[in-house]
Amino acid sequence: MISLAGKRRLSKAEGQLKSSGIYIISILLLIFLHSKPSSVHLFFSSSLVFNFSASSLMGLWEAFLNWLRSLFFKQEMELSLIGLQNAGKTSLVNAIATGGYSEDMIPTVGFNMRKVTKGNVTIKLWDLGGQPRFRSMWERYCRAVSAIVYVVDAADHDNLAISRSELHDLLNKPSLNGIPLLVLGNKIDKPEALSKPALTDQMELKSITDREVCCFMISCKNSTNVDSVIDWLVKHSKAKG
Ligand SMILES: Nc1nc2c(ncn2[C@@H]2O[C@H](COP(=O)(O)OP(=O)(O)OP(=O)(O)O)[C@@H](O)[C@H]2O)c(=O)[nH]1
Ligand SMILES: [Mg+2]
Repeated sequence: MISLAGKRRLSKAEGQLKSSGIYIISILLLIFLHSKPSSVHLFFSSSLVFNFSASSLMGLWEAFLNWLRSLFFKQEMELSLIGLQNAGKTSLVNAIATGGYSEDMIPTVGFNMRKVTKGNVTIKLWDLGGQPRFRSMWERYCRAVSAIVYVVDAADHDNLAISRSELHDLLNKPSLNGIPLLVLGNKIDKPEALSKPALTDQMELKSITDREVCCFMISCKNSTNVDSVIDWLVKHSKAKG
C-alpha cells in the first residue's frame, strides 16, 4: 500500500519527468528549426496551400526525426569513381579526403578503396583505373553502390567521344538500372575546358532518363565545387537511410 503522501510524490515526479521531456524535445525542435530553415519555409508554404494539412505537419515531424536519427546514427555509403585515364578520379578522392592536390599522379592500376568520413557519413570510395584494360571491371564495382560518379576531363576535347560512349555503354548494363549518376566535368581551371551546357551536350546527358542525373563542373586543382560534390554525396547517403 502506498500512502497518500507517497502517491503525491510519485505523481509530482511523473509530472516533472513529463515536463522535462517536453522541455528537451522543444529545445531539440528549436535547434532543428534553426539548422534547417528551408524545412520551416517548406512547411509554411505547404501549410498555406493545403490549409495546415496533417501531411505538412507529418512532413516536418519526419524531417525532425530524420535529423535526430542522423545525430546519433552513423550512415554509410558506397560509391564508384569511373572515367577515362587521366580524368582526375584519384585527384578527386584526394580533394574530398584531404583537400590535397598533386601534379605528379601515378595512374591507378586496378582499383583503390578509400574510406572518407564527412560528418556522420562514412563514404567508401572505389577509385577505379581508367585505362582501357581496366574498363571491363567498372560494371562489377558499380553494382551495389549508392551512386556512380563519372569523371570527365572537360579540357580534353579529343577524348570526349570515347568518354561519352564508355559512359553510355556502362549505363546500358541492366545490373546498373536506376543507380543515380553524378557527372563531373573536371579541370575547369584550364582555359580550354568546356562549359557545363557544352559538356552536358557532348556527353548526351539529357538522353539519360532512367535515373537521377546531376552534373557539376569542378577543378580538383583549385578545389572548385568540391564542397558541392560532397553535399550531393552526403544527401544521397541520407536518402538511402
Ligand atoms: N589542371 C588540372 N589538372 C588536374 C586536375 N585534376 C587532376 N589533374 C591532373 O590530371 C592528371 C591525372 O590525374 P589522376 O587523378 O591520376 O587521374 P585518374 O583519373 O585517376 O587516372 P587513372 O588512375 O589512370 O584512371 C594528374 O597529372 C593530375 O595532376 C584539375 O582539376 N586541373
Ligand atoms: Mg587514378
